[in-house]
Amino acid sequence: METYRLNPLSWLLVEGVDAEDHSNQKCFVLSTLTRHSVEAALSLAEWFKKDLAPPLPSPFEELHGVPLFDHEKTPILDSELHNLVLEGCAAHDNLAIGTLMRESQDLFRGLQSLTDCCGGDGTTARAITKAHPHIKCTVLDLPEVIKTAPADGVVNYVAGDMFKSVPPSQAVLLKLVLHHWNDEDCVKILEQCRKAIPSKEEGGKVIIVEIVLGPTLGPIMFEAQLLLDMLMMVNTKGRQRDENDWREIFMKAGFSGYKIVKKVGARGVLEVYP
Ligand SMILES: C[S@+](CC[C@H](N)C(=O)[O-])C[C@H]1O[C@@H](n2cnc3c(N)ncnc32)[C@H](O)[C@@H]1O
Repeated sequence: METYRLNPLSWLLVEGVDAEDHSNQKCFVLSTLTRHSVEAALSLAEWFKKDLAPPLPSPFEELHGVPLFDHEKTPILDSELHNLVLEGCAAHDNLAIGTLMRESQDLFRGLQSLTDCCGGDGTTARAITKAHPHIKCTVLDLPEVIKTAPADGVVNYVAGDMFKSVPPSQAVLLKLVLHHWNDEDCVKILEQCRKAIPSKEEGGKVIIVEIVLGPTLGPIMFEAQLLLDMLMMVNTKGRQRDENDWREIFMKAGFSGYKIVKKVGARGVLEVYP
């Protein structure tokens, strides 16, 4: 399959990773920058000119007739693309988790339970359990994904739909999830997360790992963030967000406050409180 590569430096900066994560990044780059995505990017000018009815399809969906992450429709478009997307998602789940665990120990301290919402094959949840064995981790993902997840006896896997409910836990993790969705959907997802956690006094929180757009990290990093903004806009209905965008979504979903805990590469780690 024909693939296209971004400047590798941008990706290293975006993920803020070390050597252990490089192969995973390559895989994710391959999965998101296939011929289909590049064609969608090239069709962007036409997409802007069209008077499309809401809900607006992404340029990828408008051009190819299917969303990028669709377990039923994408294999019909191109099974090789779908397998690459699945492989890329698994690798994506691995992205920078080593760095995150090393740099953000406080994030998980004192937690009794955590749900990794859209946790795929459980790579992130297993890394958290390994570093903090007392945390009872649950992974929520779609049934098609959960049925292939490893029965490791360490992580509890739940098949479901985050728009309908999220398994209850002291904390919910949303790592690299919300950038795939528009603001309205993000509010719906966060409302379900809020229902799943206890009060702030009882340690309830949602942990979000996402880009917080802004030039403060320097021009190269900002460029890398904007590059990922383009990637999301072309491939999905999502986008990258600055702090004001995040605050607005959190408040609409009924949260009382938030804190930007850390920057990991171009990404931020946020805690959001009920
Ligand atoms: C690219 S995100 C993976 C994010 C992952 N947490 C990471 O760190 O890379 C895609 C995941 O979201 C899952 N997903 C999509 N829609 C979902 C839904 N409505 N409910 C639960 N999981 C969903 C997909 O099956 C897929 O595993």
